[in-house]
Amino acid sequence: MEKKKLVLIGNGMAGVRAIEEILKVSKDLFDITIFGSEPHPNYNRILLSKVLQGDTKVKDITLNDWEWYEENNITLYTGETVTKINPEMMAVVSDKGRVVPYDELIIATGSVPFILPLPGADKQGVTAFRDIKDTDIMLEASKNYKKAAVIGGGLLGLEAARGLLNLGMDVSVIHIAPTLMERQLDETAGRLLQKELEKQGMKFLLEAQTQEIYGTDRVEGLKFKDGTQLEADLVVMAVGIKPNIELAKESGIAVNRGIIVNDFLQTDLPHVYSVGECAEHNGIPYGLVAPLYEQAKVLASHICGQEAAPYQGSVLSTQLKVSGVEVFSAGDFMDGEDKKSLKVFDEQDGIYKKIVLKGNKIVGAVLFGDSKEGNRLFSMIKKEADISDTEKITILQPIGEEAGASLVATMSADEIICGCNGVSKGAIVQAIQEKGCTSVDAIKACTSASRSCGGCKPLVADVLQLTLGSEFDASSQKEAICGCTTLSREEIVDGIKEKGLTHIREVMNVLGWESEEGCSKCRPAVNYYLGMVNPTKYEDERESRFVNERMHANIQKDGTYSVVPRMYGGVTNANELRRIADVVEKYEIPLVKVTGGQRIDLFGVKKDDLPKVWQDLDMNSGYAYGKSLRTVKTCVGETFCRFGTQDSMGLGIDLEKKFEGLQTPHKVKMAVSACPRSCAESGFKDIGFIGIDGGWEIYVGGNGGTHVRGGDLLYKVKTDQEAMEITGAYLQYYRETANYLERTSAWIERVGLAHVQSVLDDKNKRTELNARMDEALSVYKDPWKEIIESKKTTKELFETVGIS
Ligand SMILES: Cc1cc2nc3c(=O)[nH]c(=O)nc-3n(C[C@H](O)[C@H](O)[C@H](O)COP(=O)(O)OP(=O)(O)OC[C@H]3O[C@@H](n4cnc5c(N)ncnc54)[C@H](O)[C@@H]3O)c2cc1C
Ligand SMILES: NC(=O)c1ccc[n+]([C@@H]2O[C@H](COP(=O)([O-])OP(=O)(O)OC[C@H]3O[C@@H](n4cnc5c(N)ncnc54)[C@H](O)[C@@H]3O)[C@@H](O)[C@H]2O)c1
Ligand code: SF4
Ligand code: FES
Repeated sequence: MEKKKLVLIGNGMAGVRAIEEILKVSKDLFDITIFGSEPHPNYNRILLSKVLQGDTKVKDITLNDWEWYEENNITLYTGETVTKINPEMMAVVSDKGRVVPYDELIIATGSVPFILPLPGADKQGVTAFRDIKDTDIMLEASKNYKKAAVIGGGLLGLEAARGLLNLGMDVSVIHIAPTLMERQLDETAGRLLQKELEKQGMKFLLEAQTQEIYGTDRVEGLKFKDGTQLEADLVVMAVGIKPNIELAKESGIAVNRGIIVNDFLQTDLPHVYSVGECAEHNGIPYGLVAPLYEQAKVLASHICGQEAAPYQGSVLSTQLKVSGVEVFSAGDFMDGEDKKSLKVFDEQDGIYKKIVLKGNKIVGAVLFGDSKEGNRLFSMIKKEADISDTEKITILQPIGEEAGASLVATMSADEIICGCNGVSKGAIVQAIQEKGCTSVDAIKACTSASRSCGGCKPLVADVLQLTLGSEFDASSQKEAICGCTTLSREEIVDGIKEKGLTHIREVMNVLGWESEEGCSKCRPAVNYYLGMVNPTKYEDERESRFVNERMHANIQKDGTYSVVPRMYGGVTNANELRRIADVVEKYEIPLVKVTGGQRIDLFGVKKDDLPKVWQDLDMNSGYAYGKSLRTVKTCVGETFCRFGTQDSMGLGIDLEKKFEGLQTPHKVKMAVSACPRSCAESGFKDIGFIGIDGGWEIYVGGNGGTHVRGGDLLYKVKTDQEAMEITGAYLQYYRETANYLERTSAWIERVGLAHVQSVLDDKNKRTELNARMDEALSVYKDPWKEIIESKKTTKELFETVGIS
């Protein structure tokens, strides 16, 4: 059966969740194309607050990496916005003029932040807080400026303010209402929250109406309606969001505040669905992921032709993601004429709890200071639980046996543990008992619990502990390498060694993988571990490598490749330069650039030209794409520099020639400088050498990327030969003990410098490590030459792998 064409507009949280749900039903129904305005793969927008607060990094919030799209045959156009939907042609048109037909279309364009139309709102230093770009603006501003003003004291504004405080800024929150988070909290909780945040260093201007943002080019401050002013050199607007409906509206789709959808997420245009913050169901556009994920599930069933229960709207619960503050709110939390409340207020400890009752049914709750009961109350609210037979106060304040018992122990199987993803205690217990999950990460992969805001992690861990009982060992809370298995790196490597496993499939079968095919996380990892354990026998499985490593070149955003030939130690000659120049002209290569690692990078090479380019270059691959030794950067050293005390180019070339092509858990960069001035930046490399009188200092674990880290002094050695010996042993130990994709900087922090030194101090161990290193190096062949020599590989690689 021919696949139907499915187009998704919006590569965000709700749209891609709908695609994940569709793929769970069947991978064979649709040819999927996704357009996303942002230049990133699908990421966890929720965690931007945590990025700003310094708890995580942008690179760690990806939900589905580039490989996921490729693996699921999804054509992805990032940095490309759909500007038109043509219902007659059943096609969408992008801002790049691309026309893509659809049989089914999903609009998931999310929201746009509301920007107050104030004079000066377009000045430099004024930003919203919605995406990675906004987060980068704030992170950057905090390096050069001191005073931040956040307009809006809702969830987003307060999370932004906490982040900016963490970044060392002086932060004022300007809020229009008399109390904070008035859309989620009653007055008492709002005031308690303000007090707590003031203790953390936040300042508040309540009932303040901003009139103008002043400054020349950059913002210098705010003027308020009452004539007062506030100095600020960064202004963050967090005053709510608007569903992003323009595209739908212009295409004639019925809209109100959002794109109007029915109970199956269909718009009024045939074959066009809408999901996420842009959609309006029964008059409500939602702004939290839990309802959007519920919608995604219904949409997926319907579009796949399955019988689906209709979406009937969602009850909401929220939690503020600010450490040290427990705030929870759910349902209809305001008491009034027909709603009465029950409250507990411990002023001394700053704990406030309230439930709102309509007759005998719980319809809402607010908790401050202690939100443990949040999930239980939320379940009761969702079920509209009748509490006529319960002693009311015990709902808020468990007493007797219940008070002492673990919270999860008292929860029933249908109670929700992960609000964002709607995962119940029963589903988690099932994952533990039936799928063998033994860690929070494994449960995340199996059930999605804790995959979004992460707030439920402690509860998931409690369920784990409760279910495993005496088998639970907190200290052995190993991390499974991915959701396809419950095994850790060590267990897999041990399994490979003990059982003599030789192929990825065999590893998966014998070690009991849950998913038959594995995934883009475990396959490259297992491929590496197999090669590391059996370097001479293992045949690398090309299909399990990331696309750049398969193609032996770096794929660029326009689908062309960049090519970096090897130049040992960054040293070249007229012959090589002449060949490079000829290749550039012959293949009309649009950009030639010198890299930070002292190499020449040829950008814009067409896929079909790659083998011919390599042939004509007649140089080895510089492995600029690989989890391997990348470059050894060198200064000119004693040969030319008057400060030089050592032959840095000589050692650099020797190192690069020896360790070229070595497969490592992550990329490895080296540098050799001939004196402490360190012109080759040896202090920020995986391994850096600094020439001193009578020898070398060897620094390790340095990193100049997103996690900047100065290297640690590992040893001082006297000769080049000793430097090579230590490097061999050190790199081999890293290869054998690091997790796949763990840089040396992270590895050395995990295992400890002293530990590594204690291993390398042992002469026998050093010799053994070097022997295994030599074995690994013995199988290296230059991949470009190998490909050129094999017509079959050239054909397979350059004719069968379709990358759009
Ligand atoms: C800092 C922050 C913290 C948050 N914290 C929480 C939280 O703790 N809990 C919670 O439940 N929710 C939270 N949210 C809200 C949550 O992130 C959103 O509800 C969710 O991301 C909405 O998903 P969506 O897919 O509808 O929209 P989005 O994730 O915004 O995705 C829409 C995507 O579509 C793209 N797009 C728009 N128009 C086009 C077009 N024409 N062509 C191509 N692409 C287009 C956009 O660029 C965007 O990438 C938070 C939001 C932010 C900003
Ligand atoms: N922890 C979480 O669940 C979380 C975190 C961040 C964002 N979000 C979601 O992201 C979206 C955006 O969050 P938000 O906080 O911007 O929206 P919001 O609508 O919840 O809050 C906006 C706040 O800004 C205030 N405001 C409005 N106009 C103002 C003005 N002129 N001056 C000062 N204050 C003004 C409002 O009184 C309101 O409290 C929401 O859907 C929210 O649910 C959720
Ligand atoms: S590191 Fe020292 S020896 Fe090398 S180029 Fe710089 S100053 Fe000269
Ligand atoms: S409650 Fe947000 S991830 Fe579970």
